[in-house]
Amino acid sequence: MSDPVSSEPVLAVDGLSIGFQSRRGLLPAVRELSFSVRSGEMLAIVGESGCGKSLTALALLGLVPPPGRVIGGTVRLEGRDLLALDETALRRVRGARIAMIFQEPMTALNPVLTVGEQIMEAILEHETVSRKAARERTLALLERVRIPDPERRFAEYPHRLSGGMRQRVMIAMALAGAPAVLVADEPTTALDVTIQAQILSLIDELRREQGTAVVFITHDLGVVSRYVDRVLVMYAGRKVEERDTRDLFSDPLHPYTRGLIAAQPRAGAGAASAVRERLAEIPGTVPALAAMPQGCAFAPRCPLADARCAQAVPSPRRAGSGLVACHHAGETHAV
Ligand SMILES: Nc1ncnc2c1ncn2[C@@H]1O[C@H](COP(=O)(O)OP(=O)(O)OP(=O)(O)O)[C@@H](O)[C@H]1O
Repeated sequence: MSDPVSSEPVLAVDGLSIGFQSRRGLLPAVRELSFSVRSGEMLAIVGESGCGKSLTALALLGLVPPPGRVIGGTVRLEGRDLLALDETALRRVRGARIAMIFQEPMTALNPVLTVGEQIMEAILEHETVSRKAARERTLALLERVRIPDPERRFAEYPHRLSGGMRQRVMIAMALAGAPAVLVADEPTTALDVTIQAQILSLIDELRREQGTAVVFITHDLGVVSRYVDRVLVMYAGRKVEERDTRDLFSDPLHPYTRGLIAAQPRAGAGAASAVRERLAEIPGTVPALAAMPQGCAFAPRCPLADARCAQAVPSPRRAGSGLVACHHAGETHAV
């Protein structure tokens, strides 16, 4: 939004809706979601568990698992709508132009292949190069993601590596095709704080050096605040706020965003952080898909909710560097 040089987004999501067919009809899990990311930009999608972040991430690669399905919208990657591609065409794009890393690398890594073999496979899938060249590229990638002693690690099986090292291997695999967009779904959640920071700075470095656009999915706003350019806050399947990171933290407009920020453990709080988090927790829980309130989905948990909130879903409106969807957006400072 602030960089006029690369104004063309590499990834543009427009009106994305995802639902689950149930006996009671179609239950919408993601509704009318729109956002875009430019080369070299890092966008965080944040929200509590069940807000639709993972489904959104999967939809970006055409991987929404049944019984879920995309019921509307477009996902344009470098101008092409991925949702309109058939499975063969999609497979060609995945890995090559858009790649994903997950919270648990073991779900993506093959336990019976060595680390080196699987990165090589990823390279050979997207390019016609000799095995020797692929091997060299693999070693370079291992080095690129700061895996010490790449020659030795090449021959190692994934289960022999620590969580942080596995995550680096998955990033190396994701980078094998030099994708334009990297989708990272909670990639540091299972790691300890020091390793989390290392993985985040690695991703940050890669996007700066290679211009990769990054969509970072997380429930932990604090973890990403140092790295991301923009934050999209999701609640119950909808975007409730999207702002430049600095503005979001200095002047959050949606009561839900304010709640998420208040729930963040402070940097360096150490063992006390868990206690603080509990103290500042937003009361209540994300509504189940089958029990969505009629108006603003956050209303039952919101200190500002009134009759209007209970009746009508607030439409997103412009607010400084972004958007907010709240009937009381101008008044939230009182929260
Ligand atoms: N197979 C399914 N059948 C019905 N509902 C589902 C299914 N999978 C997910 N959902 C619902 O879709 C909604 C969004 O789920 P999603 O996993 O995207 O949320 P999330 O914000 O990523 O949460 P988490 O951080 O726990 O992954 C949730 O309400 C979830 O219960």
